[in-house]
Amino acid sequence: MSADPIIRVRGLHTQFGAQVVHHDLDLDVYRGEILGVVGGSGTGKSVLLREIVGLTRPQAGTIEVMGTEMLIASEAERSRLDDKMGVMFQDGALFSSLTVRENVEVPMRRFDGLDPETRAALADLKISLVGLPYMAGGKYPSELSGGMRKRAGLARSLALDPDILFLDEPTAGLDPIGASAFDALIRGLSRSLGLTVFLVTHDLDTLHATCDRIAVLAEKKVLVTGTMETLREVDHPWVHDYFNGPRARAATPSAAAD
Ligand SMILES: Nc1ncnc2c1ncn2[C@@H]1O[C@H](COP(=O)(O)OP(=O)(O)OP(=O)(O)O)[C@@H](O)[C@H]1O
Repeated sequence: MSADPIIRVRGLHTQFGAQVVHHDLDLDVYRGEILGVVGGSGTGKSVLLREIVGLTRPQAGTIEVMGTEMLIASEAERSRLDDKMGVMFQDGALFSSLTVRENVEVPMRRFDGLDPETRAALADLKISLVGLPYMAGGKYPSELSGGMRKRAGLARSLALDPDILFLDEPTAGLDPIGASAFDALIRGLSRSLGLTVFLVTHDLDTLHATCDRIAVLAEKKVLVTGTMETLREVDHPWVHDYFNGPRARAATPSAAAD
């Protein structure tokens, strides 16, 4: 991890009608880190993710990604940065009529220079990178388990070798063993590929197992950032209850060893 922010958000204001979701929100994400983003339901975690990747436009503020101001960038600059950001939504958001291999090939289709054989070979490489067997490439999403579908979604988000990976609730719906395996995969990929990861989650086990730092959304902004240990000491009702509640205690490695 370096002290160079790869994402720099300042003064973000987001509003839907009369509902203010973010007000004067600031956030730095550092290159190579896995940042967990937590907060109560409806605090705007997914909206923040969507704003950084350019799917939702905030009313005010700046979002800099790899030194480019996204909200005023030209289409060419945006497109260059889109290739550097991989996004995995809940349940992989795969096209049901395409095989896993074809799904992984979708982002590659924008590049005319890739012939179909090379594209398929690159897709197979991504499929194996996320721990799926070779034969999974020929299957349709409906033929896979929930955990395998998530891995397939992850393979697609890695299709263009992004610098930053965005994950929205990646372990939601997985059994604890499947969720732990997915956590280990994210951590391993981040370390081996030097990926920066922006991870929205409610899962305390995931926070423990994968995150270098955690940002807490509350009161319409990033209220505090820190490690699991430092956040336990924060004097704020939601933060205190979340990081000191029975679920948090159960998720700490020392509790697991007891
Ligand atoms: N396109 C939209 N139009 C209107 N309201 C929206 C839109 N997108 C999000 N919202 C509202 O913004 C708020 C924040 O939504 P968001 O999905 O970011 O919450 P979240 O923190 O990810 O919640 P959860 O943990 O429950 O997934 C919610 O009240 C939601 O209803």
